[in-house]
Amino acid sequence: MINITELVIGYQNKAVCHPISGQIKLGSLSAIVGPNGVGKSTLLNTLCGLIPAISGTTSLTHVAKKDIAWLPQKSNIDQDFPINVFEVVSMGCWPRKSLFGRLSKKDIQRVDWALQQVEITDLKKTSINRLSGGQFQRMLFARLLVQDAPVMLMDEPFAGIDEDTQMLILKLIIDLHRKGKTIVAVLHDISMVENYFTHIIRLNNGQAVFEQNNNLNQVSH
Ligand SMILES: Nc1ncnc2c1ncn2[C@@H]1O[C@H](COP(=O)(O)OP(=O)(O)OP(=O)(O)O)[C@@H](O)[C@H]1O
Repeated sequence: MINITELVIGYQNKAVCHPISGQIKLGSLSAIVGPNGVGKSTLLNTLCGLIPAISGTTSLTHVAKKDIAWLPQKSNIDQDFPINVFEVVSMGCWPRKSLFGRLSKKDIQRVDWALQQVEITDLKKTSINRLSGGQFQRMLFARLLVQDAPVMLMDEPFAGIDEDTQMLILKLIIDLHRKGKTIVAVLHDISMVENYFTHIIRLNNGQAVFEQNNNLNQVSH
């Protein structure tokens, strides 16, 4: 369980919305939705500890901080960094290894498996500055699969990608949920949220409302 109590999120002591209180159940598939600029990414980044809360708390029951993985927005990443796809995806092994620890045979197999899952095995040695937007997103998703953390926070995993990539990533997200992962994603596609997500955190007019999704389409789920 992630318990959020009177959490004030924002920057330089300036709140972006009213204090937030609610719970994210372990094993749930939750979407954070709301209009542009309302604070969705700020909430996600605060939950994973990337930016400090102004006040209030998030407490984790049965989860350690290291058990949280994060899928960033592509725009937050330096795409000119001289590194290839395999190297980025293998970073998913780092939380389980000591600094400068070499990749084991098992690690390499896991990276290869993840590249297969997102169907970019042929791009393994490609420099990241030569990837299309969709290929880049698939690579970031492969890194998340390698990391295999119990809690996964995703900032707009479907932004700027084509329908095939969307369907592939959605299918992988649903598989991860079925395997018991706790997933929280910032999303804009309301019909996708209503069809597949078990819980919805609505940010609007400076308020956050935590809901169970009663419209969940059980057939497609
Ligand atoms: N680094 C920052 N420093 C100061 N203010 C910021 C920073 N990042 C975002 N903001 C502001 O915080 C508010 C919330 O931004 P946030 O990115 O969380 O919104 P969002 O709901 O994710 O929006 P979108 O749907 O457009 O991605 C906005 O007013 C934004 O301008």
